Amino acid sequence: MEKVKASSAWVASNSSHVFVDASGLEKVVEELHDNVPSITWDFEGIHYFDNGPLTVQYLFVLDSLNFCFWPDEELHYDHLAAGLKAALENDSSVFDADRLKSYTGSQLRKLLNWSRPLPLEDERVRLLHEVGTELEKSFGGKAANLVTAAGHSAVCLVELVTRHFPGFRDHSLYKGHQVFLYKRAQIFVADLWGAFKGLGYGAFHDIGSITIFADYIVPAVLRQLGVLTYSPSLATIVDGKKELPSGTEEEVEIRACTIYAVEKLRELIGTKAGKEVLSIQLDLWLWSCGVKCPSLQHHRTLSIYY
Ligand SMILES: Nc1nc2c(c(CN[C@H]3C=C[C@H](O)[C@@H]3O)cn2[C@@H]2O[C@H](COP(=O)(O)O)[C@@H](O)[C@H]2O)c(=O)[nH]1
Repeated sequence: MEKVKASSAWVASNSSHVFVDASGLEKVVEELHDNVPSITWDFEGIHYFDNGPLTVQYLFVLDSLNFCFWPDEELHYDHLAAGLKAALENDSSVFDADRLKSYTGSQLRKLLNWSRPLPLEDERVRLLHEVGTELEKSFGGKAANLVTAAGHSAVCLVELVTRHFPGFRDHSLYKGHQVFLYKRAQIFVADLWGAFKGLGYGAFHDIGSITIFADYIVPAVLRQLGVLTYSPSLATIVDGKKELPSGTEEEVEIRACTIYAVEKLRELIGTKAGKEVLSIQLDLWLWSCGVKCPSLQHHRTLSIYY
């Protein structure tokens, strides 16, 4: 997404708390020896897949709720993915638009087999209602129709999702500039592409336009690799497990510099290895490294966006 890349680059060139380290980038490229480890989508074996429209509905609901697990130390992404999969296998109408419109917090908790309130539970429920209402209003209740409407363009699908569903409109104001991160809208495209292996609902002629997803794991991995460096005051906040408010310069710089750094990494590998590397592949490699390293210290922002 050009607007994501351009606005992230602007932040990186105006940042005061987070810096992209060129030597750190070089080191990573050296160690990769021109090839990015290819991690298969769903390497954990936790996602629902039936090669049809119900899989699209599952992925859209999944990515509508795919944010902010950290406040509950025992809650992780895989609980969401596996929980929604089990719910769907148990009742194939569970993600019908009219059902999504009316879920309560305790019903969502029950769906996920989670015994205590979910972080930002009322927001998660509000977002489900938003998805159900808009799918019903504009797409015949089916996320598959939303995907078809994008005509196999990743950029068009991100535009459609962010236009119709405010909960996906992941952007910030930074020093007066609008910065587009679009994490959940872009990861929805990537999940379709990964699940359907680039075919059918996952076929996008411009999949290379998708950037990495500015979540809270990848920045921490890049910092550990020496690609991102934080100012002493920001390092104290992150290493001290202090909350970092959404919309602060520090939070936006962490996310935007992450996107910018991986675009730089992609370009470096591309020229060195003489081949096109997808940000999606870099993302999956970096993210899978991060979730395997429980001691990783990530920033802690309460947000519905990531
Ligand atoms: N950048 C990036 N961020 C990702 C994912 C995924 C899952 N991708 C699936 C697709 C294929 C794979 O097989 C995965 O199963 C989740 N997240 C984010 O991580 C955080 C969850 O962390 P924790 O609290 O530890 O569970 C949270 O912000 C969540 O939104 C990704 O791929 N890339």
